[in-house]
Amino acid sequence: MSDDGVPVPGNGYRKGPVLLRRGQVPTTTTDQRLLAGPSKDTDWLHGDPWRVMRIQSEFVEGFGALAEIGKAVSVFGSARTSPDHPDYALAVAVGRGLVEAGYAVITGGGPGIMAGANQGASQAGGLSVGLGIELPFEQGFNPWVDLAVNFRYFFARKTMFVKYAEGFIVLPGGFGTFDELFEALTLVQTHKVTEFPVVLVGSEYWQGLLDWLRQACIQRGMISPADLDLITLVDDPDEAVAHVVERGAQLRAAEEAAVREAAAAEAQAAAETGTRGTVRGPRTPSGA
Ligand SMILES: C/C(=C\CNc1ncnc2c1ncn2[C@@H]1O[C@H](COP(=O)(O)O)[C@@H](O)[C@H]1O)CO
Repeated sequence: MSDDGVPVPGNGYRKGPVLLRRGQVPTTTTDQRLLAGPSKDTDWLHGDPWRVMRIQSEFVEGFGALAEIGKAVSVFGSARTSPDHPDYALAVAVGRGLVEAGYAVITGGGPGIMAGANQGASQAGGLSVGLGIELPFEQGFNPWVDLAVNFRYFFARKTMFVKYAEGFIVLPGGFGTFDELFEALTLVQTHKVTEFPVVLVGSEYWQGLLDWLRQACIQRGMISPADLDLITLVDDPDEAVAHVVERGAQLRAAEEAAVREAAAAEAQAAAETGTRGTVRGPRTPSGA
């Protein structure tokens, strides 16, 4: 029990509405226990309440580091792509193109496609961000990351990819890439976030997935045909960037128009209610 209470001379010890007497009065204060030497019992370090504090601190640190990066796009793709693979060159071109279009580039900070996109961004003189993840095998950031934040928890890191990006560009990758792609699509599909552009780069790799989504998923009613419109497939890195810029602008304009319409409808409803109120609304107490 907390002992943040007040001794009441001759009348026990008060903690808010609680009055403690005799054996219930604590013998030490919170400060005494906090400042006492290290305890041998460290179970609390591994308990959920302490974990929650660590999770909270990941959000605080992440928000603090990224809040002022400006316009950004998240780029995803395989951690295993070697620098001599054509997909790596594609990633470099995407990173460079995004910077030239005025965006910072956010990746997972690891090797492969992530390194390619960071390389393109950094070499083009833009902001190259890496959101790393603590893994059982030591990894480190790729050398092209200029602003790095490391996360213990995948879910905190994934929040940052969405919160600080105006679009996702996804190059060929495996489970990690699929996870990032489908999380974005689910967030938009369920209207948990406002729609943002999601571009797949590399039809040779992604076309099979899109065919399966169309043939298996739509046909069996697992997704609707409109859900597929959330994804754009291109081969050219410049096209990927152009789509993020143009579709992003369209979506923002639509969002702003929707907000204006909602405000106008609300104002009109308020005006109509006011009018009705004077004509046949309930009488005020003074008029009763
Ligand atoms: C497996 C290897 C390295 C792992 N290192 C990673 N570092 C940072 N981010 C990673 C890493 N692995 C996966 N990710 C995230 O998932 C996506 C790539 O996953 P995939 O399964 O390789 O497609 C990527 O976008 C990251 O955000 C090998 O050296």
